[in-house]
Amino acid sequence: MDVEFEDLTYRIEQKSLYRKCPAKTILKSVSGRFRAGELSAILGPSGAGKSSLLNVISGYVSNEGIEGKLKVNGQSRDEKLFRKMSCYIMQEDLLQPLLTLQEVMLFAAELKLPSDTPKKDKLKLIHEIQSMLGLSECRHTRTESLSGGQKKRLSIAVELINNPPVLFLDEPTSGLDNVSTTSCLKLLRNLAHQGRTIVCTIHQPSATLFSFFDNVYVLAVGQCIYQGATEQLVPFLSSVGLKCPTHYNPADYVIELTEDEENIAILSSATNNGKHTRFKSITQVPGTDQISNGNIPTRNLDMEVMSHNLVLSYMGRKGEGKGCVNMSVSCWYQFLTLYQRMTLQLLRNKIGLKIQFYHHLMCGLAVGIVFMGKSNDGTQFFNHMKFCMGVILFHTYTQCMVQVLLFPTEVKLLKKEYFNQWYGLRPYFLALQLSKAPFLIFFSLIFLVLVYFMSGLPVEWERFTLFCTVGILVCFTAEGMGLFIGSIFNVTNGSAVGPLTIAPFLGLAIYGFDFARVVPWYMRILMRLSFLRCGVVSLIIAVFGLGRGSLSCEGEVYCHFKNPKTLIYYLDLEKASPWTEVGYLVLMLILYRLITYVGLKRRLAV
Ligand SMILES: Nc1ncnc2c1ncn2[C@@H]1O[C@H](COP(=O)(O)OP(=O)(O)OP(=O)(O)O)[C@@H](O)[C@H]1O
Repeated sequence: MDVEFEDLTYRIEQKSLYRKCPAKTILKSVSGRFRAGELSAILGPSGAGKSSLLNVISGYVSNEGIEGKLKVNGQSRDEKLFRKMSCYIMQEDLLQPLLTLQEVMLFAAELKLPSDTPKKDKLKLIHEIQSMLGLSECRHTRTESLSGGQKKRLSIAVELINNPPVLFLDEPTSGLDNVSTTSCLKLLRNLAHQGRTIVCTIHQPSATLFSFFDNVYVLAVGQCIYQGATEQLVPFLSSVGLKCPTHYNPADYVIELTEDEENIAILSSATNNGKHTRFKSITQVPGTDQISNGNIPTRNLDMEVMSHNLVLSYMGRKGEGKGCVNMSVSCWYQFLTLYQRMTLQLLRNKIGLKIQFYHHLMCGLAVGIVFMGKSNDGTQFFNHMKFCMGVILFHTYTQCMVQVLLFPTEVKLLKKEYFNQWYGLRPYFLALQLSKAPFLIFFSLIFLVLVYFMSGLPVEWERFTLFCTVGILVCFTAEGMGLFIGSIFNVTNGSAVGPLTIAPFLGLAIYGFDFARVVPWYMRILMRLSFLRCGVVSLIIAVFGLGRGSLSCEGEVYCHFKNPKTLIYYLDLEKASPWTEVGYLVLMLILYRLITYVGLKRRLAV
């Protein structure tokens, strides 16, 4: 498949709080063509617009700032179809760190190949890709332990499973040493020569590495200053009077030329900003004649199985996975696979699990010791309030901050896999919620059971159930809030936004406890917005409501809160139903997840 673009302009709106900024033009009416069967490089100085061009032509960025025509084999392209036939491999190797290479590939095969493909075929395909990419020896190594080069090859390997005819790679050699860079480029060239269109951005390659590319597209300040065969670059430069010194790296030379604006003007006009295609390679890349006619390659690929999958994947299997992006696998199958992958990842995170276990255990013991036997003391009104507040606050901070710190990385992986059509957002989101749930309930119960019994609350089934239900629901709501913050902000900003967001909810939760019966109506409405308030109120009812008997008031002449009903009346909660508060918590739990889902959907659409 030939990927073409004509008069492509890309502008970015620059936002400023103080003044209106003019839009920045990053790509200036550039044209070009990347052919099937060729390894193409997008080259240029830093800030020239290489990544922007790659993002636009791959469809990774698609917004109103883009003008111009994007074509495939000379015809306007259908974005949805093109997404199915191409993949984008990012600079950062985003992989599940705790899974082995084989597991990562197997899950990718489950998601990308039709669900009725026999397991042995999937394994055979994986094995062949591993052999081709030199990954067989480390197939049982966890991805976190792979070398930089192996990670890069694995990033390519997982995308090759459904054999896309077009691959875009953003700086595939960044962070690799010379040997790994050479082997990575050799691999890409071999893959391209099997009939694929491979386009990558690259930073100042050495002369040897530069010669690996069949085709080069040079950008400077958003303009095309050369596009054509790599070996034609030097003759082209000579033809406009810019002779590359002998024994000088042509890639270095052309980048040095961009330091002078006059040179950029000369070169850009000589190539007609990418429209000229006369600098073709003298040597025909093997196996590309069939492709240039617009056919998807089949026979000239190395692997029979891969061409088989190509047909299965791209011919489409109507009805499966509707609304879930991937047509090869149903929503349900995507959910099951993702659920398994997420659960395995969670179980493998032994250190994370141990930290969570000891965190809940130690905090439960600490709170239990502080409030040891105090829940039965009628003289300690403020201690009762602190106890209920402490339980809710512990859950809120723990669950919210865990997500704020972990979810941004998860979102990056989601963006990559979603863009490459591995799965839809719905199955992903459902699997995300359900895979974490058992762990969250288990850890929360460790804390709740400890503080319930250590504080001396009556051993009554209904009271205990309400106490634990409220604690767990607050956990889920706080987790939802953390997911929402983590889906919008990176870790640094999220760590500040998280506690800042909890603070007003905390204020509303404790507001008016000492003048509960005269709280103004507008404050009552505001207090309803705080899920912490719902949690505290339900806990107070769980502790002192439900027909609780008299509290002990040893040694006191006057004991105002001997009868727990007095405390409930003092807090103006005599009409409050614990199950209504639980209902509010459930509502907020759903609301946070809904806004996270909508936020993610918007983020993925960019
Ligand atoms: N969101 C944005 N807002 C404002 N300017 C942007 C934005 N994204 C990119 N740019 C600008 O667009 C220009 C091209 O950026 P791009 O990342 O495409 O360059 P590049 O050639 O890939 O650079 P490098 O090799 O350093 O990665 C740069 O000047 C960059 O500052």
